[in-house]
Amino acid sequence: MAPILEVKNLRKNFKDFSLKDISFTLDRGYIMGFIGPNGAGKTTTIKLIMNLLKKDSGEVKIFGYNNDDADKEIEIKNKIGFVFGESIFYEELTVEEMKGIIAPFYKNWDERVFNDLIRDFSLPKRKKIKELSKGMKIKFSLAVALSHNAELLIMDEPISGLDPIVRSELLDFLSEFIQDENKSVFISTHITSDLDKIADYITFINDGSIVFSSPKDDIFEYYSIVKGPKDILDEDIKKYFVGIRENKFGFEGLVKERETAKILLQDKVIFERPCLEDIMFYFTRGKINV
Ligand SMILES: Nc1ncnc2c1ncn2[C@@H]1O[C@H](COP(=O)(O)OP(=O)(O)OP(=O)(O)O)[C@@H](O)[C@H]1O
Repeated sequence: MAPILEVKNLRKNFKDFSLKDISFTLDRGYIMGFIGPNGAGKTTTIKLIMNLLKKDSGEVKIFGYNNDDADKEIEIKNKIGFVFGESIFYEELTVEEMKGIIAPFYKNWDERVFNDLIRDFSLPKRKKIKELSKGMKIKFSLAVALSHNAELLIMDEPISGLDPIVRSELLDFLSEFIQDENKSVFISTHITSDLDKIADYITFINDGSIVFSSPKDDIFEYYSIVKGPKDILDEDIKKYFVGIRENKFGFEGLVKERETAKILLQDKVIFERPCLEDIMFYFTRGKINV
């Protein structure tokens, strides 16, 4: 079966920024976290996937179809639940009125699921969109995205405006969602600790290029935090590091090829499991000392 989402050599040039021929693949039944620092190109990528922005070159396939295939557009949109950080609704309409406009566009709209979600999220149906808080707007987007039996959820920064309880409920929901092995989630977020818990794959983008797109467990096997005394850091040793931070007592760094580094340094340093935040930090900020 074709991957649910396939991005190949995708390029977009802005005046001061380029998305540089990025590629990654998401199969059915998995959650892929999309991480990267501010301005790395996450929203641009998601807009290109959703065909909200015109690519310069490359290919995006969703459910095996080109995302700009006009004949397949309705079918593709029907099977995607899209949650965008910014509100994409008419601000002057109420929740109920907005739903009335959106629902007919979806072949599989499920009013019962929508009403259950609105109730669970405590959303006031008669309030105008512009009167909703940021978190409430995200919850409304989520309710819409989850009410038409979507197979692929594409979410741009859905988590950061949510309170901890709703955030945790959303994470549980996403884990449950992919129990149906036909479904997948592509989610960008700055809260990498949430992805530590739920993601199967991580795609890391930095300055418009993909650093890696791999199973999460492989990433934690491959990279390791190393702590030790500064005097062991010669040029040969430094080659194994993605980044190093020195302090009064010694150094801390991120190594790739953990097993090789272990053979090289085993008695002299401590190895610790990194989290995604560590990996992002050393790739984007910690390179200074290498
Ligand atoms: N329409 C546009 N015209 C020109 N430049 C743009 C446009 N949209 C985005 N950019 C630039 O592209 C770069 C990537 O932006 P993008 O929003 O994709 O990053 P991001 O990874 O989503 O960042 P954040 O985490 O801050 O949301 C930025 O430098 C941004 O200024």
